[in-house]
Amino acid sequence: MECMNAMSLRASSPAKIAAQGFSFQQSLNPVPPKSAFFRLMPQTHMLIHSPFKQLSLPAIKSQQDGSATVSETKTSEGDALKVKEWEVGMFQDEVAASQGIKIRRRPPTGPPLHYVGPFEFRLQNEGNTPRNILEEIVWHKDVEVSQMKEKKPLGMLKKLLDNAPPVRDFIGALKEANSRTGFPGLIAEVKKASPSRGVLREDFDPVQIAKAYEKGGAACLSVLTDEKYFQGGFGNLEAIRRSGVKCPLLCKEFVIDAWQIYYARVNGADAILLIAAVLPDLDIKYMTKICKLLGLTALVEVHDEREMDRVLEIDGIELVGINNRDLGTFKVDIANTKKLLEGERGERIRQKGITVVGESGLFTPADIAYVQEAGVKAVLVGESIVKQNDPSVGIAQLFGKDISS
Ligand SMILES: O=C(O)c1ccccc1NCC(=O)[C@H](O)[C@H](O)COP(=O)(O)O
Repeated sequence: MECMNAMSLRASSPAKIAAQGFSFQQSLNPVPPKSAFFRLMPQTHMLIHSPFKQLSLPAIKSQQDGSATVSETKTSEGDALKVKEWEVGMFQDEVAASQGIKIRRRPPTGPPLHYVGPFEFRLQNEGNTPRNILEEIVWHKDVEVSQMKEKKPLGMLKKLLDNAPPVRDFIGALKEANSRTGFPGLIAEVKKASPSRGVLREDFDPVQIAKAYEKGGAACLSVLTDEKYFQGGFGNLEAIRRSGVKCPLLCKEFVIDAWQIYYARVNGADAILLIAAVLPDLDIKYMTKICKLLGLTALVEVHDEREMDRVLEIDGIELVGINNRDLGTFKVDIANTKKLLEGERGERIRQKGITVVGESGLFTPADIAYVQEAGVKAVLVGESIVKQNDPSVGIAQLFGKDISS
């Protein structure tokens, strides 16, 4: 059964984007131009005026007799800019922390030096040690994306947009499947491995798995593109897209920079994941706008009430994923979906017309029925079907019946 309705194309042509009230040129340049004195901090999207000015930094010198003296020294302009960037980095972390985001976007500037008389020591487990896997992934992503941007600057990606395949309607495919089968639309995940479960499938052919998912009735696919922690890759996304699979594709990536959205689009994605545990509100707002301009669907993922409440305050969000897996501790509890859809919160979600996806830890028809009863219209499933010899059979087992027709 082909993924139906995926062929209703979303705006990706200039004319259609113009109809949404944006100029196509604007869509390619949603960010202010960079200049020597301005830095656009991708994470905060605030223009940081970094005037070059002399900054005096205290220098601590330990003396022979063990005492320490502080002397004022003049710093170079470069150092002044580094200090300013460091301060901005602090600002980013403060903004994130004020929104309940626990992870830090990049390692602090090294473990603090501690002077005690003539001795100097570094506190263990401070500074540059990630506190959980999500923080480790994001720190790694920060370096990885910087290197990728060097190789393929944004200007180059924008030129490639014209040759990108047309975008397909991700939410439309989920809704069509839901009304056709009476079950939540399935986002089937092409995932070889994960930090919590290790290697899930040794004989991993992403195109074969994608085709089996489509045959089994998946409405959309989620394709892991992170290499280091999930053994995925953008080559998988591109190969699945080129293989003729019709299901709309979610680029399952840890997005920390708007550049990644363009890169996902150029590689054939129809949707992109934005994680509230990683991105402050302003980032989510800005990146959701970029998705709209590129015709992509943004799947905004939450794990707890605070993240859900933050996302409900952001206009323009149409698709929210509730992850039953705590990405910090790996604990999985499908009751999390029910908890976040109850009471006023659930009512508000319905009033806003948001489509909800239940994610992680779904293995049986009872699990599907449970989250469906809680109010989801779609589910995102990886482990329980990717491990099956024939993933299309795995889908029928998961739903308790053949959902492919
Ligand atoms: O799965 C992990 O170990 C993991 C660790 C850190 C960040 C994300 C992680 N998983 C991504 C997902 O949320 C799952 O791949 C997806 O929801 C499917 O879950 P499942 O059906 O339980 O494989």
